[in-house]
Amino acid sequence: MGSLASERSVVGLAAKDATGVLSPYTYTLRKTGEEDVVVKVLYCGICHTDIHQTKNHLGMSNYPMVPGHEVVGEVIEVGPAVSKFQPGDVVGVGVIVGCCRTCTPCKSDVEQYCNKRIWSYNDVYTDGKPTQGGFASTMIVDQKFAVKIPAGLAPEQAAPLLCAGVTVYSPLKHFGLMAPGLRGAILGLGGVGHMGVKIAKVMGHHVTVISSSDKKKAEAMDHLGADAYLVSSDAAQMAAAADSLDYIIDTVPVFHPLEPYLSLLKLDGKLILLGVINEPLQFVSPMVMLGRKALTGSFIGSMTETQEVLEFCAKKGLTSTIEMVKLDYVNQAIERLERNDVRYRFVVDVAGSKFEP
Ligand SMILES: NC(=O)C1=CN([C@@H]2O[C@H](COP(=O)(O)OP(=O)(O)OC[C@H]3O[C@@H](n4cnc5c(N)ncnc54)[C@H](OP(=O)(O)O)[C@@H]3O)[C@@H](O)[C@H]2O)C=CC1
Ligand SMILES: O=C/C=C/c1ccc(O)c(O)c1
Ligand SMILES: [Zn+2]
Ligand SMILES: [Zn+2]
Repeated sequence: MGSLASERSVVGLAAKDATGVLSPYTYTLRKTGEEDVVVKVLYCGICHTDIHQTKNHLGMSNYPMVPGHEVVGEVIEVGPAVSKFQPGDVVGVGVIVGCCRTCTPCKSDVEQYCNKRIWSYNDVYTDGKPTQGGFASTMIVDQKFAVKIPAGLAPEQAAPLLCAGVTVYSPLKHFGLMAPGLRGAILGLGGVGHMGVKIAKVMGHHVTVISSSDKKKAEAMDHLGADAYLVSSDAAQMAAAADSLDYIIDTVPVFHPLEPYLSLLKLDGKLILLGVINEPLQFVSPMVMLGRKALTGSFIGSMTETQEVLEFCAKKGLTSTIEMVKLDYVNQAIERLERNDVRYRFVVDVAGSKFEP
């Protein structure tokens, strides 16, 4: 049962300006509503989107901002109308925490595409309070936007599945790209990309990693099980792979030319953009016409797909590859992520850390 008594004071790590440096910040959470679960944060992954948001890459950031949207925690209290969870459950919270529930995307179980979606941070909740994310002791979330972490998954391993994992799973499912034998590529071997390799391999695909350097080659092939590796600047390697792929999942977070990648697609191949890029991208139209190629994008996944990818990974014995750090390392971790120096996702041990500068 929920105590409807008072707002809770919590401490988190917030960016105070576009330097993106995180420092302690105390704020209040709303009272536990009828359908709310109160979550003690255990672990939170660091996604490149956290950098885009804290450093105001999209020009829409509000401060103070507590980032973090790959949140695994323990339910410590539930509102009176909560049916999905009880105290003690281990749950996950991702990128969105609200939607209108009446529009076509909401009614079609793809609420991530609701134009009234509420982001888990850098947004305003229905009560008028700013939303704040998972680099904090506690979050309060409507039960619709929490998922159960299956018993077979370690909670810290599950954190990256809540954004990175579902972000690759959703387009593979939606675009009919789950059949064994497909030939796919993952462009950009970071947090999202490494989950792409793992999930596509488990689906039985022939997986090529396309990377900006050869530094990750041995690991991609040996640890992640990729079948091939291309360095994007190697014109001979790229030419040899022309017309060979059913899809490319593009996770690069900065401007890059698209034509070299469109050339790699077969007839009806798909280039699926996942990276958040704040500059226009370009290609000439024959690059897609001659081969009926599709250029599309995809945004996280629905709550149903989020639960599904967790169960899929638990069933297949698939985990993320993480570097676990304490909260006092979070600013260094963010710097390293920005420098492309992480194998492959930082996960912060929030409950095992102190909120000190
Ligand atoms: N569409 C969606 O719903 C979602 C989108 N995103 C977005 O996807 C993108 C990737 O996120 P994430 O995987 O967390 O990011 P990472 O930083 O972990 O990975 C990005 C990878 O892109 C490659 N890369 C190429 N150029 C650069 C560059 N200049 N700086 C950094 N990386 C570069 C690197 O791979 P390599 O070394 O192999 O070249 C790097 O590992 C981000 O823009 C993020 O906001 C994230 C989650 C959900
Ligand atoms: O990491 C998850 C969020 C991805 C995202 C995609 C698109 C966009 O405009 C964002 O601000 C975030
Ligand atoms: Zn993310
Ligand atoms: Zn809606």
